[in-house]
Amino acid sequence: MSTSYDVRNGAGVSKGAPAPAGALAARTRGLRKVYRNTVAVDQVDLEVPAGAVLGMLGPNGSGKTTTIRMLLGLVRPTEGEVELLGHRMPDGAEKALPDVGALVEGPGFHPFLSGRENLYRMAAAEPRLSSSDIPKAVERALDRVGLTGAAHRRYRGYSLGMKQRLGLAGALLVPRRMVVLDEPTNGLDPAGTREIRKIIGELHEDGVTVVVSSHLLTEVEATCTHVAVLHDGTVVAQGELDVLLEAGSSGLVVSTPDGDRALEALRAARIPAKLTPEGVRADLTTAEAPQVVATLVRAGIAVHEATRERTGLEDLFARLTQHEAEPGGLPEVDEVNA
Ligand SMILES: Nc1ncnc2c1ncn2[C@@H]1O[C@H](COP(=O)(O)OP(=O)(O)OP(=O)(O)O)[C@@H](O)[C@H]1O
Repeated sequence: MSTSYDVRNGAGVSKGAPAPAGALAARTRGLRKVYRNTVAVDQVDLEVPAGAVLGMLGPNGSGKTTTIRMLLGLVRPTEGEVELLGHRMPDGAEKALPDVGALVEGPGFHPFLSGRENLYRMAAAEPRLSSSDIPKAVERALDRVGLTGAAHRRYRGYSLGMKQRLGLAGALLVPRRMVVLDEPTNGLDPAGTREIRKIIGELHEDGVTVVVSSHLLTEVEATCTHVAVLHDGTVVAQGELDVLLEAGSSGLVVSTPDGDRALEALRAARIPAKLTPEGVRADLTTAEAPQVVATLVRAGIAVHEATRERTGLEDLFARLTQHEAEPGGLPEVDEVNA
């Protein structure tokens, strides 16, 4: 049977029935990888909710690529388990991988073939693609990553950004349930980075689960629904981005018509506070949010609204990945784990 795939919108696989709430597209348990004397990954329990765009963040050498490689069955764990789309890896690779598009370091492209010819070779190895569908799938994938104009040129002459685009085209040759991208914006110019962001957004709209590792915190903040922060081979925080950012915040902003009196009442209760354009900002490193509100109400001050200040991801990331965290500055992992 010949199946026609719409590469542009990923129809046919992920649309239609939404994943049940709480379903996981991938997960690891007690994952550990040791290279000679280097512990690359240690005790990683990663959970990738179905339909999420999960950003894997971490400093250089924190274990992102190794974790991604173990997820895809490219590296065998020293210890622990990996489940990808319901299949144990690496043994279930044959069943899981046709549904997974991946852009990982150093895809095996042939240097003397053109970008297009390389994609034809990749397409021929796709079990879900019949030979009559290959030309259409290749051209659509090239178009989607903006490589049509350079598709006739040899891979050897491609810039790093063009190589990344070709790798991404390979990942998007057929509709996927999951797409895994290791540093996809590496080598791309700002326009290329924006295109990747757009493609990730489209995949997400189509219900595809995306795992993306990145150093670019602003990119992750703009595109991801979930994050996992790695440090020294372990996951130091993971969960919904909004929940993490809220849990990592250290301020409560109170909207009140009586700012000066509010400030006075909080300071009298030894809660550090200051006036900001948004309202009175109470510091939560020494007091809990209910205590701030109770102090104000007891002083007869009208509290119209109290909102936790959102930390930027950059701020949260710095605190989670610093060795010497300031007292009270590091959110409890239990608190931030979803
Ligand atoms: N094949 C290997 N042989 C030996 N050591 C390795 C190998 N692959 C990774 N490592 C080591 O494991 C650790 C984690 O590396 P990994 O590439 O997973 O980190 P990363 O977070 O992806 O880093 P980056 O952001 O720099 O790509 C590093 O100390 C690295 O040197």
